Amino acid sequence: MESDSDSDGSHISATPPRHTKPSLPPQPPPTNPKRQPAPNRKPPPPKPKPSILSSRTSRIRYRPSSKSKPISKPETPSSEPTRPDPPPDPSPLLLPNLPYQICRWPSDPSRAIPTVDSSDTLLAPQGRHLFQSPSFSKIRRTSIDFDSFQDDKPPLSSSAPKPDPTAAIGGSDSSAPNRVPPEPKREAAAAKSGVSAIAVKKRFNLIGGNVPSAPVKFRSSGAEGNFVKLNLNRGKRKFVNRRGNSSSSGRRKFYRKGKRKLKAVGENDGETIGEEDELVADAIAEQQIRKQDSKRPKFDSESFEEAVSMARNDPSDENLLKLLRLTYGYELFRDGQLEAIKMVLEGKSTMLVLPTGAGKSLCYQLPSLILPGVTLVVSPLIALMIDQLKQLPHMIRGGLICSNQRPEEASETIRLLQQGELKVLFVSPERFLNAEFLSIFSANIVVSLVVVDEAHCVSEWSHNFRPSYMRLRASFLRAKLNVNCILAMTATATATTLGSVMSALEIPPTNLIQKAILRDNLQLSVSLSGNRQSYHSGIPAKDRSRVQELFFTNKIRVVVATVAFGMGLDKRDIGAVIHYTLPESLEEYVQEIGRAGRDGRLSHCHLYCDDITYFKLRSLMYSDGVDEYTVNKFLCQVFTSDENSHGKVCSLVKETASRKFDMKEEVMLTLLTQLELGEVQYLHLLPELNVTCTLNFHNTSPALLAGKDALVAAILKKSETKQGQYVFDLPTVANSIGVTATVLSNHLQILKLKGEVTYELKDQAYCFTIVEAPADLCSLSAHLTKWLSEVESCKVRKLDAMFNAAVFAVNSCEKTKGCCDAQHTQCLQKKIVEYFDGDDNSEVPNTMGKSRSVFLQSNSQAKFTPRAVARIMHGIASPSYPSTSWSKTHFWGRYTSIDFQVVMDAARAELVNFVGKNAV
Ligand SMILES: Nc1ncnc2c1ncn2[C@@H]1O[C@H](COP(=O)(O)OP(=O)(O)OP(=O)(O)O)[C@@H](O)[C@H]1O
Repeated sequence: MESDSDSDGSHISATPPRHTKPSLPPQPPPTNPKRQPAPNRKPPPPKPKPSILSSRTSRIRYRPSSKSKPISKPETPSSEPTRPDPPPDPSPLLLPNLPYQICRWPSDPSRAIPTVDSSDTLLAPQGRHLFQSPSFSKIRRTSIDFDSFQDDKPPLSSSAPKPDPTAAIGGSDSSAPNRVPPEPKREAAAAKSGVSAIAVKKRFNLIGGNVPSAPVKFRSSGAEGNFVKLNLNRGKRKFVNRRGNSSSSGRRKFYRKGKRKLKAVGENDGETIGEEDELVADAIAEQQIRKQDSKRPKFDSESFEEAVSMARNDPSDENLLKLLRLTYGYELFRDGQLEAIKMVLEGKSTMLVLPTGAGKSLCYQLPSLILPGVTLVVSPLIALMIDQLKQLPHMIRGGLICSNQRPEEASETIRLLQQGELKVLFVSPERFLNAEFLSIFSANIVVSLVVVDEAHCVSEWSHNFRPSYMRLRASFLRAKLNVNCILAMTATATATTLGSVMSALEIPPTNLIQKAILRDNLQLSVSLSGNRQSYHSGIPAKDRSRVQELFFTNKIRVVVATVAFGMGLDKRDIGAVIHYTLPESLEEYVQEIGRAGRDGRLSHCHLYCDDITYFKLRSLMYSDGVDEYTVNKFLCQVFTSDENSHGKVCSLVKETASRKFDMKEEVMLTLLTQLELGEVQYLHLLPELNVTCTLNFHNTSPALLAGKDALVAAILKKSETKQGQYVFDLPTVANSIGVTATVLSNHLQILKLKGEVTYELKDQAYCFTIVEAPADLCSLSAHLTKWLSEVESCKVRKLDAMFNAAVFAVNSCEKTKGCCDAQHTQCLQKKIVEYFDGDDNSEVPNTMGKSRSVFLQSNSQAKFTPRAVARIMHGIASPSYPSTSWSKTHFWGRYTSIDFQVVMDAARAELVNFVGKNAV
């Protein structure tokens, strides 16, 4: 049996016992009888928990610089009286100021984890941990007064914390173990099986590890829940059945057959199935497995159905609680959950702001059982969707539709949807571009609820704005899906962000449920970076899954990872998050430390902060910036294309346009989305396409085939011939004969199947039709540039606020009220609460150099704009000035500590001067 004892703790130092915060309510006895100490035996000491070291080093290359000035002297390491002596280790890697040490990876190479890729690196094996129930007593923020709520910028003020309406049913501060004890056998078996999950996200607690997991009660009788089985170690992977043992061969065969089939389809098409494709395929395979499982008796379905129907007829606290217990095995709702569920059941659009790990997902899952039709969940990442799908209790049948799916997989999901078999459907926001996808909902399918997960992405003032989320407006959702109720969920939104999200989704101020920003079991500390562990990249992607599996099954204790690893991670027993570098905003900091202590135990969150990283990050904040002149050129191309007459498809090849306008692809997409969804609808975006087609004829001669086939005739007319191949632009040909690009590519596919042609498509392009050409391109350019520059400044202010909070803790905190040494829980909590309640548009002081004595040297060889010069001086690559060539010059990154705007102004002056001299 694989167990935690497999890990060899001799190579690592022991983490001291994790102290439960004294302020927490007394912890109940352990829920798992196996873990209870025998009456006359000494209880075993608490076991260490794993940690994450979060780093941004894959995104930022450090350039050793002598210019770096320390902010202040490093703090002396704090000592914890209760810390036990670590076992002897010859080579500890010291992290100053931490109450524990992290030691080197074992010297025995057989124990070493295979190399890890640039985004996720890891160290060290792992011991066991104890499970304790979560504490969700929180650091409250004051609520927003929306009395004078305006459409785009709500005036903000603070008011007293809200009373907790769920207290009666046990929602508030539910630190008690509000769940039915898991079956000890299954739990042990789950630990044994150790199947774990995917690269990015979360809720791995359902599959493996010795952490008790969600649907406990019913899974004993045969259900597997909706979790995805991931092919982590390819053919060698164990499959876990409902008892947590390796699966019977029948099920495994079924699963593998499914995978092989999917792969074969991919290979036939000459495509390579990437990592995410496989994950989607896994999710689909799992859906098929679940379908088989659903025929077996699983649990007392009669009582369950009865509970659903009672809750449907009378959604009282009592009936909902009963349904919670039957569905999840949890004893009580957590703070905010019942309130949100009741709002949704009443059909009220709701904004739900709960801290990380507070259980937001349950607030749509439970209603989905009660509401008719389907609940549509919009999620920003495929990995998150897959994770959420697998987290669903088995009695809630879910599906997902995303771009990586094979058409037949998507068709199967749509079939289930149309037959009313799916209760929850996960989709990405990009799906809403697709008219075919939207058409599914026009007939017979009732969408009762749309859930906007990570809803802060809707707002351009958030730390994580996604242009595709802009489409998620109440008016759009109402029109396309005929849905009235929207549940928006986030853990990290400032008052300004909340205002704009609620405005876009038309959620009235009274429907805001906002409980806390932070859990109070996170102990926050900060220090200046000393000598840190080096960190190497270049680890193959295929080993990432392995790393995660080992982490989730507690075979390793520490993962050094970029933010990609931590995002949405739901491993309950993570004991520490160490920020190796500065997060880009307090929202990100809160999100990332939210991975720790999800079991309610005291957890440590340490932040290393240094000014070099700050300068580098600050420079990067300007990498999306554009000038009015460039926006104008871009708009000219969009609106003066040959195809811009009504209804014709226009395209913009991403790579070419990006280089031409020196504009990132995301920025072009943001502009196009704004042109569609801004005050005036100028265009209508279509799904992206590969637009350049290279065609070879095989059986019949081109001329002969053209005689029989009008589409071929049109292709020949619009093609260039290059070495016997016909090269044409797909939208141009489609427009010339008045068909859609999809019709044309389907036709080519048919000719291919008949053996008449083979073809290749390349050049991914944004596609759109023009709705209305702007009367005044110049003022539109000015308007869009101003908007983009405000968004950029907002991001910079967020970074400044993050840095200032850290620097305040290190330099200015008076170390009263609980702060001492590097521990700054109190002052950081205060700063965070103030920040989230504040206005994102207010000025944040910064320490950037404002010196005007920036030395610039004109170069007659290249055509520069002031922004291009400033980017080079700040070491920021752009499509036209890539780092491969420009980082070799001594200008590269030379003025990172001088404010970007100052460098840009100096560049402008110098360029004007240069042009003047040349003119003379
Ligand atoms: N009422 C409850 N009692 C006990 N556990 C719960 C309850 N509700 C949710 N949980 C558990 O809490 C964990 C976190 O839930 P979930 O992933 O929904 O959090 P979240 O709020 O979405 O967090 P994040 O914002 O970090 O993604 C899950 O493992 C879930 O099973």
